[in-house]
Amino acid sequence: MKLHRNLVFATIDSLHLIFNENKQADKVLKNTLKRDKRWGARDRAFIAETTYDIVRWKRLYAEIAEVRKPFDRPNLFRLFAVWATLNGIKIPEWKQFEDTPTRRIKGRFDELSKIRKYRESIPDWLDELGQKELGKKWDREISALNELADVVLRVNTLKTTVENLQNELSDLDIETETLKGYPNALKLKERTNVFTTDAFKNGLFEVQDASSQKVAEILNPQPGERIVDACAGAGGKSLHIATLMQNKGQLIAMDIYENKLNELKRRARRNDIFNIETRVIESTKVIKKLADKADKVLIDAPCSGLGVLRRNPDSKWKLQPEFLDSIRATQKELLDSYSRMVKPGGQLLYATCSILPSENEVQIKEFLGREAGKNFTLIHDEKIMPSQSGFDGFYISLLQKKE
Ligand SMILES: C[S@@+](CC[C@H](N)C(=O)[O-])C[C@H]1O[C@@H](n2cnc3c(N)ncnc32)[C@H](O)[C@@H]1O
Repeated sequence: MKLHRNLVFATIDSLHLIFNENKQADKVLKNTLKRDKRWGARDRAFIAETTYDIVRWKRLYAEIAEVRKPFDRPNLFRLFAVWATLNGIKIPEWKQFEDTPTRRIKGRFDELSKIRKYRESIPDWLDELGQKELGKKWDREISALNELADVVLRVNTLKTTVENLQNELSDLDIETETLKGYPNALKLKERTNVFTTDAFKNGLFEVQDASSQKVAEILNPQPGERIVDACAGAGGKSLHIATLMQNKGQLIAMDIYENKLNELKRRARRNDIFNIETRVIESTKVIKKLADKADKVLIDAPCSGLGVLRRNPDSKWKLQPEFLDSIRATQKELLDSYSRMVKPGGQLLYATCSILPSENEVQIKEFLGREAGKNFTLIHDEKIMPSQSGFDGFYISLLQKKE
């Protein structure tokens, strides 16, 4: 592979914004990729994939290159040189790459790969936490979380079928495969930008990981029910739930952020979904009004996001241990407060995209032992581990409220 100067420079600029200006990787790349209209799909893929790779392996590469903060431009080029060397790419004779110690890079890689926190490129505190919570399992989970995520679509069955969408995409040379156990999912055989297709613009599918698709499947929404999605965000799961309700009944989608719910409404229109009503949680009144009124309540709780590190590798560097403490407290509060909306005989589904027991089964066990949880029993729970499923890490637990 020959390295092109403007693509490498665009990658370095993106890394500067992510590492030094604390900007989110996906937003930075969205802007960078707009920079030059002449870039084709391969150029864009190079910038996006290389940037994500260097974000993912930041600690390992920095250790190999013996680079410390601040990540100024010479240092970013050193990280880039490590990436290129380890990927077997010839280093060009540019002044930025003068004296790249290719052999030393390979030697340091072999040496550092023996130590998990370097090999998996994670901060010390995260390595210690994973070990403490998951024991021996941590090794394979953190390794799976460093792999590149597949792109999975959820077919909008209100507008098409799995087979029809598969054919429509195939006509555009986008090949997909069905996934056993995920009735509405199609996995891309090769990574490509599907957002520019008419099929996407016409609402025939959403991009949604297979594990995330399990949440609505387990909730098993029925037409005519009243369901509350209490942490709906931009509506990944709301759209799926409303689709399974076949637009019949009422889905109340809530969040504390209005802008996320506005995005949800936009997506619902694209999907031809009409039974979602959004409510911003401005005070506890919004919840109290619905006490004992919902057939089903979904708490897709804010969490560490450790199960989706493959998609958001920069959260390795942005997550802080103090945030984890506060998010666990929020999860506890949400369980106690939002469970009140479930009517007698109704169901509560608690989900996270974390693999840490302290955010998952421990939260549920403690909830069931508290006053707020005394009328609930656990009827099903799934810990979806990335190493086994090949998809995002998730926890899903379904609780039944007494009649
Ligand atoms: C895991 S995300 C939800 C993702 C969304 N359900 C989806 O499938 O696209 C958690 C959401 O909880 C919201 N949130 C945070 N604190 C909340 C609270 N106290 N009450 C309700 N929602 C909250 C966040 O804004 C975020 O959108």
